[in-house]
Amino acid sequence: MPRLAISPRFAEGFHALPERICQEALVALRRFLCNAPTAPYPEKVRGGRDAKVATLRLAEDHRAVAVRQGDLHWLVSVGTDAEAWSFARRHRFRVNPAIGVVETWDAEGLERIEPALRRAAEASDERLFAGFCDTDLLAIGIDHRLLPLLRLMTAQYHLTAIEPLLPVSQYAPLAVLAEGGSLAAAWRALDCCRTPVTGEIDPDDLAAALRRTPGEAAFAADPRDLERILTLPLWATFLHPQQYTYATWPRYDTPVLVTGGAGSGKSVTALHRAAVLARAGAGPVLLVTFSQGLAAEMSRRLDMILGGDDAARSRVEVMNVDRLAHRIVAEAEGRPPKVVGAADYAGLWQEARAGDRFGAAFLVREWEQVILAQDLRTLEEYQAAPRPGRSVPLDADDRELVWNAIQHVAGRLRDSGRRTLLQLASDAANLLGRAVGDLLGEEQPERRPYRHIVVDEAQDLHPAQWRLLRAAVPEAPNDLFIVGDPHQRMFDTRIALTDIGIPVRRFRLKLSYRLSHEVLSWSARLRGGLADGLVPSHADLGGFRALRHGPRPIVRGYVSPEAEIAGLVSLVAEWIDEGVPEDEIAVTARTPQLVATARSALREAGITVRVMVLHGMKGLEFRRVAVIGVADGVIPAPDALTPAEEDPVARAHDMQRERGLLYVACTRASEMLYVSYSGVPSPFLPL
Ligand SMILES: Nc1ncnc2c1ncn2[C@@H]1O[C@H](COP(=O)(O)OP(=O)(O)OP(=O)(O)O)[C@@H](O)[C@H]1O
Repeated sequence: MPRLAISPRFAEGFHALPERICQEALVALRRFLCNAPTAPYPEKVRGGRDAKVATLRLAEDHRAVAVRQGDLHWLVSVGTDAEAWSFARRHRFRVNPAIGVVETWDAEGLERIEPALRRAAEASDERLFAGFCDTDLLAIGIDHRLLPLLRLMTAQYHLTAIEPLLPVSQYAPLAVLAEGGSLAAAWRALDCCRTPVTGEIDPDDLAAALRRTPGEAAFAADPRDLERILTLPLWATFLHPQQYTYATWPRYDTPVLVTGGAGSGKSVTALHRAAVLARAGAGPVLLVTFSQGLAAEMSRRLDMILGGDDAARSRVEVMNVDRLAHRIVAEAEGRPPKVVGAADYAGLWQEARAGDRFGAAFLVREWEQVILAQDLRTLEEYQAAPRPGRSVPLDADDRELVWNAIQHVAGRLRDSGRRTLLQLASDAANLLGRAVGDLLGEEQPERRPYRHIVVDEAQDLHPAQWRLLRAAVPEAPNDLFIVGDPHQRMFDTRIALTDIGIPVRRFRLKLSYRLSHEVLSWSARLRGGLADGLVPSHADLGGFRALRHGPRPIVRGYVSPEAEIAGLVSLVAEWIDEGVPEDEIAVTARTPQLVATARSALREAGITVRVMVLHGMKGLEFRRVAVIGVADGVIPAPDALTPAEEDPVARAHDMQRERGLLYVACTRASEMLYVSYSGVPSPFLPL
């Protein structure tokens, strides 16, 4: 019986076929898989560069390109007859002898570039890879057929020019060497291309190599598998090597933190980790994300990954941490807790008095960032506690004054039977602690609500929420799998996990799958180089890169807010005329007023795209994004900034948070980013 493996390029091409052709092609593939008499048969490619390549006719004027070995057929592309024949002739396929993964080569493209490189070589004595002999290059898996071209290269841009023609497992180590890196560094670059799937490497064994390259091949054992692979979005089936490694690692002995820049596939990795743990069946899995909206989206995506495996799906709950806290408290107290509304909460702080020096904003921060963060319960504990991130020094008298003012608010809340969400998290953590007792050293996983917790968007969780998550899962292998990006922090939760008793092993995702190089490098300048949170030291964006190029972000200044809105409406209308669906376009602004103005102007023009405040953009993705009102006096929002004379450090943190908001909004755009302002541009804009 023939065996079928599907590549993501094939699946992507299949999604793009007209509906009628898709149906016909699916029937043909089913027949092929079942070896039916009317199944398509492999047709040899005349003039091709790889004898293993054949095509299969799937539908009228359409065919697949397959790489064959024995009964194994790896489908690598699909298209019209002309497209398929051209792809089949142009490419060759190989197993990398150093790391055993499959490689796709644009052999014709490389042949075409040779004369230009030869001319460059004649004009210069420099050689890009002069420092490395052939044996060195072959040892890191470089194909001997590439060596003559490499020997012609005189400058780094020659290598960059052929990047699209090379498999990443060739380009990545060569790029390191071209930048002056060592062979050891080139080997490290190869780590991004390999997975932990082991076994002896045999360059002639295509099936084993495909198993070692799960991002390039999914095996379809039967027609059901085939249909699943071809109908689901690519991320549900094909994981990139690093994602695959982190998501499927059988046993982590400590909690794990995976960081990565915007669009690096953290949520996809978290989803697959949850699925892997659920399939393993060691106990209930909780997948936590930031908001209820994101939880609903993650739940929908998990359904796709675990589709058909009802037992595994039933082991995973998806929710946000506030809902978890609410549920635990409600169950323990026998009724749903009351949460204080934002307006009432702000009113209570206005009542609180602690002399002239400490205003409402100062007191709220002191409560949330020092007292609730460390779960301080008495004045004595508060007197002795460190106050990380707080720059205004407090002596013992000040602390007593501040403590009493805060206790006034806490008392008012208690008397009215209401709590804040952070108090709820803190109470839930304490309830769980009590329920399991102080069983020091005694492991009773079954007494915790979950066996595994997977956390997405971790950068904004408060220490009280971390205590809750820690208490909800036993300290055991594979307990906490955390993904987040310190650069996308939107709230004041600047903690290092190690400091709150979650010592993590850290991994990094280094490629953005969402952003083009142009949007990524522009947005990185918005962000400033550094961010803190989750990890103790600063995490920079260095080494984080995009895989593809796209249009540069458009930044447009207008003379008035009215002109800016008119500009927005005509731009979005143009996008729609170009065929971009409305639900793949988002418009966003810092203030609710601007959002309302933009929404009604767009509605008047008959346009119903998503319009939301910057905060709402977290975790989402759109093809095209318009960020409006990026003007001085709007972003950073003046009323979100602590006055410098009151607390300069708090002000610097506020500024960083506002930058983070803009950065998050701009990095939602997978295809095109538009940024506008009227009057003076925001100081954050890299103009
Ligand atoms: N293995 C994959 N195959 C195909 N597409 C992928 C893969 N992994 C991620 N993507 C796509 O890349 C984009 C970003 O993925 P994801 O949302 O997981 O990134 P993220 O790091 O969580 O982003 P952010 O932190 O900016 O919200 C999405 O469009 C996702 O579908």
